[in-house]
Amino acid sequence: MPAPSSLAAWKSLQQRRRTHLPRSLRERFAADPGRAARMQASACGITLDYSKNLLDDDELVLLLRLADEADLASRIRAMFGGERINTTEVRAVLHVALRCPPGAHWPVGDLDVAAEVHAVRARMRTFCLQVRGGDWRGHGGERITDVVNIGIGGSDLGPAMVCEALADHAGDGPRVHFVSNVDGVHIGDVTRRCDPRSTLFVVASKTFTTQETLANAHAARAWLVGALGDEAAVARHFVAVSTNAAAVRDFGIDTANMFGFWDWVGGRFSLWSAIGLPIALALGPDRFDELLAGAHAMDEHFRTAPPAANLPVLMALLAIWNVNFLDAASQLVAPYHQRLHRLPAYLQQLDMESNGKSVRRDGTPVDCRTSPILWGEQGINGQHAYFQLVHQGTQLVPVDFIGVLDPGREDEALHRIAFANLVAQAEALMRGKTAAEAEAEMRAAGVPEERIAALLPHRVFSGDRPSNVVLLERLDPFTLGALVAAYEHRTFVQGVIWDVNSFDQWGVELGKQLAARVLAELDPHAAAPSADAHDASTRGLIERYRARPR
Ligand SMILES: O=P(O)(O)OC[C@H]1O[C@](O)(CO)[C@@H](O)[C@@H]1O
Repeated sequence: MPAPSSLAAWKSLQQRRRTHLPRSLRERFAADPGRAARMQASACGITLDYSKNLLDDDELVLLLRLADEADLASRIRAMFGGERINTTEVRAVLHVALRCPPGAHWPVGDLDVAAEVHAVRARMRTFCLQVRGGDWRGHGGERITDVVNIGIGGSDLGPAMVCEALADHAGDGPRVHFVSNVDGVHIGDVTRRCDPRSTLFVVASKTFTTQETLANAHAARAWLVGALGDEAAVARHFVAVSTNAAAVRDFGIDTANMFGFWDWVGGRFSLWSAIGLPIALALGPDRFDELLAGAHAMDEHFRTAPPAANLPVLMALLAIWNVNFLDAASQLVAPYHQRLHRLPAYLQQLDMESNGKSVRRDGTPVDCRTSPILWGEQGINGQHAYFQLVHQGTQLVPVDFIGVLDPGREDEALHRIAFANLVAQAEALMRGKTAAEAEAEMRAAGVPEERIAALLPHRVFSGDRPSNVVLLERLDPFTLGALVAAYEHRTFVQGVIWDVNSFDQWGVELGKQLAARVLAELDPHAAAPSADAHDASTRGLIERYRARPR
């Protein structure tokens, strides 16, 4: 595959950017009454309105051509067909197979991947029904009231985000807690709220070697055994989710209580696998199936819809336009729904661990910007914190506004306020405020004439700040599944255009290696690091910790 910037469509986009003096978005809307209706795509209960982006049909045609020149169609076929597209780890990338419907087959070589997926899903269903129905009980016979998922990264962010997003669908399931941080506070806060007699721990780790997860799992086991006074209690209070049966056994969890998955499921794409066990426990297996069905529906849309009407493809191409041609270094995600509060954190791993790369698949340096910095939180809070920069700062920050039409069980009047703010923010970013408008506004407000000129530059908004509006009909398992799958595919398409391997994460390894060494050196009873072991700053920090008052 040639470097992205050597593709003809890339060059045409650059050329267009240099030579074409675009009109303001206000003018474009005024001159083109069909713009809003045309610049929309819908699938699986989700509508993407991308009309407030700084592009016109001509750029869109070139972006679609770019996808074609990058051979997107065959790369999609390769992923769905189980080819080993994660070349550095020589693995297939088949999270899409995890959501295939009951009765489906997914042949990869001699194997029917779907059969394995469905076998694990059936075990998860039985277990969840046992726990939720009170048939799986604690060591002393108590019903399970609390589930604590211990995991980090992909073994935490997806299930935690989904459990929060769909909390209204939990029925009478157990309370589910998530522990990821290894600082002692996180596990301490959760165990203080739980009764060991009725608490079930899910130790979730693809590798079962992650330091933070194993340390927290050991702490949890010590807490449980200390309280119940019997090592045998572990059998009724600990289950594991992993690909590493040997390490699960070494930890002391019977592999009969382990739910497996496979090396072709990347951590950040794993919430659909047994890593979703806390979701199925919290919401029940039927709701988990609906989540998978929504993701599968989006997979089908992604696989079959023409690129110009393909929601994830459009989302990716718009991001490419903003990042590579308009020079946006970040992407703000602003969900206007409290329950989607953890979505930006989830998307951070999805996007930045996947595409935060600076070499192409063949190992040569990339010649363009890759993943932007994805950030954000619930939109209303963001408005009162960092939206100032988004409106008037010196950087272009494209926004994904995510809204939900149905207020669900909440007060419609309050829901309407939140929705009004979403609409208004997108409009304000697009329109801006001209000098004439700002002046008129100040006069109407009675600002003294002599102050108007001085205030004017502060009160003008440039506008032309791009955003997408991603509208969900409702926040239910199906639609959330579809939304998350759409973002997964967006990430994949961006990786295809940038020609990076979106499925490895070597960049997290160095810190892990150094942490193991530093941990040993922090022990005040161990020998101090030698003078040449670290740079002076690192050595100073280690010495400071060793010398701290105890
Ligand atoms: O599930 P595991 O193996 O504990 O890994 C947790 C996370 O750690 C990472 O490897 C990054 O450190 C992620 O990719 C992964 O989701």
